[in-house]
Amino acid sequence: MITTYSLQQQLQKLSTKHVFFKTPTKTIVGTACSAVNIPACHSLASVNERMMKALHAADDDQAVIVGAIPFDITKQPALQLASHPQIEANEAYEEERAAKAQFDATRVTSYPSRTKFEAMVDASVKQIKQGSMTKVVLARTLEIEAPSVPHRELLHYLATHNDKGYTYSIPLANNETLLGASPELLIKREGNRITANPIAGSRKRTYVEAVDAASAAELMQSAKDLHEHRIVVEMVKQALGPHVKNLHVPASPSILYTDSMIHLSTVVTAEVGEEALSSLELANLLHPTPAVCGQPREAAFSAIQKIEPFDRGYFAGIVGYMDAAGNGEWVVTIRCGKIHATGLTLYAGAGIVETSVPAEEACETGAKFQTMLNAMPEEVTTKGEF
Ligand SMILES: C=C(O[C@H]1C=CC=C(C(=O)O)[C@@H]1O)C(=O)O
Repeated sequence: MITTYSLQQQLQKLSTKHVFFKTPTKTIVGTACSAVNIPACHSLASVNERMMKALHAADDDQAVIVGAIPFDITKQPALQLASHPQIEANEAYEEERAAKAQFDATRVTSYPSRTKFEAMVDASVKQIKQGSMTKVVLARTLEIEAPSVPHRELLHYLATHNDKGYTYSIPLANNETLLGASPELLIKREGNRITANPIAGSRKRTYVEAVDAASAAELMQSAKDLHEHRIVVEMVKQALGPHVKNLHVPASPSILYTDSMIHLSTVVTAEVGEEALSSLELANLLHPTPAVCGQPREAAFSAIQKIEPFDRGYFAGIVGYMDAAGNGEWVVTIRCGKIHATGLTLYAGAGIVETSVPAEEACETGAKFQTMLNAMPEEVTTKGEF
């Protein structure tokens, strides 16, 4: 007999100081954890080395390191060593879906504004046409001003409404918290098995069956979205290829439904090669993929640094866990927000290619905010134009 827990009861023990990471199959609740002080390094390879040292030094062979690594990997990671972590198979949880979190928001502002974002897309399309890159992912934020943000209630909603995705809550410096529900698995290593699930190409999910079926069919035929998707899959294939065995990449994508979006998705599988790379070393081969940066990576990265008027921080980075054997899961840090002293900042990006239409890309980022907004009172969306 499986003992069932209420996720809500588990969450009651959790504060913004603790790590939480829920995959489609298991949940890590790190209520006994300590910060692993890994400074900003030049590469994920050195973060991996330091993490392995900390894991081997831990007096617990079940210990895992859980946390987030920024988009710009030269910046400070936010990692916690969870010793004796509570790791439950999701069957152990009751299925009940949580109600929306209740709180008052005073103002909601898009930064950059929608108009500015469209101008950024327009400028990037011109740059792509000139040939310096084929794709760049541009993002905007939604600043939600609120006197207090109910972290646990938001997390409970996200964890119970995104059961095919990855829900996370990671403490950051300055009493800030990263919170989100990502659909995109960057890399998973479990023993010899490796899985990656690149996602790119999107439509808004409406929950009107005929409309969603038409959007899914349109996505599967859309030259623009298939191109955007192929750029990511090809990069993943090229990066993993020399380091793994039995790499399998389906010839065409499938459709993935999240709570608020419909995506083109490809599940890539492989086996650990001679080098037996850890999950973070495998992530190092991939991050940042063209699902959050662009192609070629360097040109896209520098275009993003120049054109986006805010610091991405942990958004578009990676979030996950790893154990001392190198097994672990790292997901792309999207569909997320950062809780801070004056409210919550949400982040959303969209892949821009030669045929992108600025207004459509602005709508797409608006739809992607919805994963987080769904967890909030309806009134929040009436507090500003976005
Ligand atoms: C950058 C984001 O999504 C990425 C992942 C899936 C689909 C995407 C797209 O269709 O543009 C993006 O590449 C985001 O949600 O902020």
